[in-house]
Amino acid sequence: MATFKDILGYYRDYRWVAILSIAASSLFELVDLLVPYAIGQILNLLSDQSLDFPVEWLAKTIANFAGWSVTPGLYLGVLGGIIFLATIVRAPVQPWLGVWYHWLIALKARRDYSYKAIEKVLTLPLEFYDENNPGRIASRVSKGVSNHTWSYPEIAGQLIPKLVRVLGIGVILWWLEWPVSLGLLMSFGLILIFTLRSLHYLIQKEEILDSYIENTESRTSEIITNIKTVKAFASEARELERQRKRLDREINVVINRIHRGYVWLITWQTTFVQFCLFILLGFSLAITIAGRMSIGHFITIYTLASMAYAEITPISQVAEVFARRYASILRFHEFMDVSTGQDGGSLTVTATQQLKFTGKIHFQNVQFSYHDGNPILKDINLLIEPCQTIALVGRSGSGKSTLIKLLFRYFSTDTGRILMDGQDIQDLNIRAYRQRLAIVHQEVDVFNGTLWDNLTYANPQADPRDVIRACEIARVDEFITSLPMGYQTIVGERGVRLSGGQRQRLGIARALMANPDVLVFDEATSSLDYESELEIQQALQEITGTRTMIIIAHRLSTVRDADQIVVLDQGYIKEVGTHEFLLHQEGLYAHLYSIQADHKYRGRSPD
Ligand SMILES: Nc1ncnc2c1ncn2[C@@H]1O[C@H](COP(=O)(O)OP(=O)(O)OP(=O)(O)O)[C@@H](O)[C@H]1O
Repeated sequence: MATFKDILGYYRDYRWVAILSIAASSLFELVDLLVPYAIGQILNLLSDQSLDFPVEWLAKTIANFAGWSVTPGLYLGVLGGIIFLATIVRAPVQPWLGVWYHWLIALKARRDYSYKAIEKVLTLPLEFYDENNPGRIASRVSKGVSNHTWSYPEIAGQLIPKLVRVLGIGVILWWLEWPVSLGLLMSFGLILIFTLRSLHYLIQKEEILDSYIENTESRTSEIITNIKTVKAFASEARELERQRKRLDREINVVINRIHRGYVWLITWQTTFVQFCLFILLGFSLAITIAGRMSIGHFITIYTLASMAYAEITPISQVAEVFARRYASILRFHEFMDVSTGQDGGSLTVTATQQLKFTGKIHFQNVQFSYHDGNPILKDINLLIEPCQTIALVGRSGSGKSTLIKLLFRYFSTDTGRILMDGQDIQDLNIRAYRQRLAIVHQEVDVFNGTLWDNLTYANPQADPRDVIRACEIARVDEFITSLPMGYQTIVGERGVRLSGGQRQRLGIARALMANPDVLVFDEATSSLDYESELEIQQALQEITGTRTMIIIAHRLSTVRDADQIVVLDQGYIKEVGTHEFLLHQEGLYAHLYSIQADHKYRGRSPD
């Protein structure tokens, strides 16, 4: 659970500059108070009333030092000088010691944390992405960072200095007429308690609103991602209605709880402030008329008290805006606090270690569950010899992809271990280890950029001849060269659309480019027509036996030639052997194969 401490921690690297710039801004707020004080003393001078000791002392010290005599003109000069210093001299200095540093800190911290957030996005375990959609994550990060950025200058440059100013006014008033100061401070205390209580309530409502907004935005992003499905099922109206309900729920909280709450707060504050000022005016007027206070002090006290009360609105506005942002800022820190787990080590740019494997993989007594108490893989013992081709088959949900996720160290085993060339993969440098593996998924991700960029994703410095060779093996070279821009064709978000089969061939070529020791095909040829699939299989014969290959396949006809076929069922390895051996066993494999052959015989797809 994130706390206010995390928010402070956001600026930790700049704490000394922050302390100094906040102190400078606060000092300027105090310097400002010299003006009404000096004007009050000028009034006393003009109406022949006595001046305060500090003014007398200052004028006499200057007179002694310069060898002048103390005259009303000197007093006027001293007071004018104070006003000159507090206004004209201060004006050009204040922005550079205040605004400059407040924004500098906010902007630098934004850069730091945007970087850290990207780091987080890259290192979070896959599990996190199974549970949170991209829209939710992106909105959490961008809102959190931008709210931090806007809040800092407001708090450092306004809220804190203005609170210091109010305290300064309290001190001056105490010195001039302590009962007025006491009244002022008590009324401020009352306003503060009431405001904090209201804000506490409003923050809770803001948190609810924030989660509502996040849900709406996340659904909108899902609609965009899954727009084809939405349209195919003609669900536009239903989606719109669902989002309308969500937006209504948000506006209900915003208007009836939050907005109304803030307006009530402002109403109460302004009425109370005007009431206090009126009482103060009556009180100070009474003691001035009674001759217990000079006109100059009367003016100073009333002006200072008005200045203090005038700060209530900006102070509560800043506090209010911060309260509105508080929930989303905390949610950002909760995101930043999510544990990165095993993935964390893969961010070093220069490889600290280069690995090379023969591709011997040994799963030893592996058990794994995504959630406690529900093992997905049980008692997995499997030895894959270097450069063997292994097929993982079995019913949907039997755990084939999960086994591969463990091999890639996306998750750690609950018990047992996985050895690569005899070394426990948990002990290997994650980046160096993963660089020796490659996978082609059923859905191939294409980045916005040229085909060349996509092909050399794993190795941007690749030899062009290797790229072309990989494309030939994956049977994607003809398609690429037929494009007007060839390998420089832009694909992805703003480029040429690729068909499912073309994407898969591109994915295969990209994986080959990584020149891995272990190559995994996760349903990689399932989008291809039979002819293309056969062509790729024949082409892959070229690399068969040069590295370990693991093929997850539903079409059993595609893995007949594998050195070992591993049949998974409900998380257990049910059978292992060659195609012929397993057919003779007449077990699950033979059963699945006969079903598919039967479908084929009837002229249907053997999937
Ligand atoms: N991230 C996850 N969190 C929780 N359970 C999961 C997760 N991913 C998969 N599972 C569950 O683990 C089981 C095995 O899934 P897995 O994807 O490994 O099966 P599979 O054999 O590859 O299936 P298919 O052939 O349909 O792709 C399934 O019951 C699935 O619901």
